[in-house]
Amino acid sequence: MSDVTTIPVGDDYEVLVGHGVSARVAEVLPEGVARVLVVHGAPLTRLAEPVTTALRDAGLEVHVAPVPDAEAAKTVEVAAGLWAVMGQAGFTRTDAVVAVGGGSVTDLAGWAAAAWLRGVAVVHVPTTVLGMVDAAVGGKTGINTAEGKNLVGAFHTPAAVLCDLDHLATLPPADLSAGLAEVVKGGFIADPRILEVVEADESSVQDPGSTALREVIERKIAIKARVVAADLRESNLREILNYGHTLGHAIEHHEGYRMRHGEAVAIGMVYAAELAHRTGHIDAALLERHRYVLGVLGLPTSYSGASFDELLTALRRDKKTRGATLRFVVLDALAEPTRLVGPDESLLREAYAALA
Ligand SMILES: NC(=O)c1ccc[n+]([C@@H]2O[C@H](COP(=O)([O-])OP(=O)(O)OC[C@H]3O[C@@H](n4cnc5c(N)ncnc54)[C@H](O)[C@@H]3O)[C@@H](O)[C@H]2O)c1
Ligand SMILES: O=C(O)C(=O)C[C@@H](O)[C@H](O)[C@H](O)COP(=O)(O)O
Ligand SMILES: [Zn+2]
Repeated sequence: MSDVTTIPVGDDYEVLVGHGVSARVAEVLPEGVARVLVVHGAPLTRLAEPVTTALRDAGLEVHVAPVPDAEAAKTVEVAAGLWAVMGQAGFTRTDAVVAVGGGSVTDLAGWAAAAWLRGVAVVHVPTTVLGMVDAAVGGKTGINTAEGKNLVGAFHTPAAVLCDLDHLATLPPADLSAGLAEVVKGGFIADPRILEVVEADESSVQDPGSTALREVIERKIAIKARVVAADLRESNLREILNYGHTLGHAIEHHEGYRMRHGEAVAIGMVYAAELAHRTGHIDAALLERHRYVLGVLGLPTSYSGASFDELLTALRRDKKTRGATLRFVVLDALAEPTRLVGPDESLLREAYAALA
């Protein structure tokens, strides 16, 4: 194994990025762990097996739990199934969970670990771009309820995150692009170099083996690491990572989670840019740059699948809402995020109409 990038998240843990890094799973577990539950997306057995083998070779007692694919994993019933396995195997506070999969799996397994005995260690082995640059880093874990996205969860910091670039070879192109939506989010809120890499060659950044993809993955992880190290519990700064998510989550909920998270966030970022433009925060060129950069990656930049009224209840359930006041992350300029607090409903409707 060569050429591994290590990105520290404060003093708490490290994110390792490189080819073959998932083989290091046993060495990044906290000392004293005896039993491990490997949670993986049901279609990802081939990626989970080497992780399981590495843990068994290190002398650990390994239990394996395949979970339903994608967003279907993020339910209380699936979490309860994991607690049943841990209970029957006698998992104690010094045992651990290892998640192998996309953001759906790391969110679920992270929450199962956060709640079991009020918190056991979790190591994330994200297998999607989105998992690597966003979901596995920063300790937000959770599941959906009938009322909305990620409404139940906990902040539970992982012991380590292993981003094995070999895993990206089998990732379907549409899932890779959906992950790039969260990468591009990093470009708009903090690091314009990410946008330049995409604009220079949008094909190369979508090639799972390219140096361009690796560069933007590492840049986005670095942003997330810096932000969550400063504000783990989202008291202020961390909200910038929610750019595009107020409308994005409402759309996902309306679509019954059949739309990819990154795709919904892409639409949500265009909406946030429309709001910012209409309130004099950003110029037309920066609004258009959103449509351009997301569009060249094959991501949606328009939406007409719901009336504004159909989305309003879900919009109000956004976690940034305070009382009856909706709050949006918007840009003042490139890489200068701010908040739009309590915008008029007429403005919200006009900006939504511009997405059609
Ligand atoms: N906790 C956080 O901070 C955070 C951040 C961003 C997103 N999320 C959450 O992450 C979830 C989305 O994650 P995602 O985009 O990774 O989607 P996902 O986990 O649903 O995976 C998408 C698809 O890719 C497949 N897949 C995964 N890895 C693969 C591989 N290497 N090869 C082949 N197929 C593979 C999966 O089986 C699935 O069908 C959402 O629930 C979102 O809310 C959480
Ligand atoms: O890490 C964060 O903070 C984020 O907001 C990152 C988002 O990309 C991610 O989708 C997160 O799960 C959304 O959190 P939520 O609190 O709005 O559910
Ligand atoms: Zn997200």
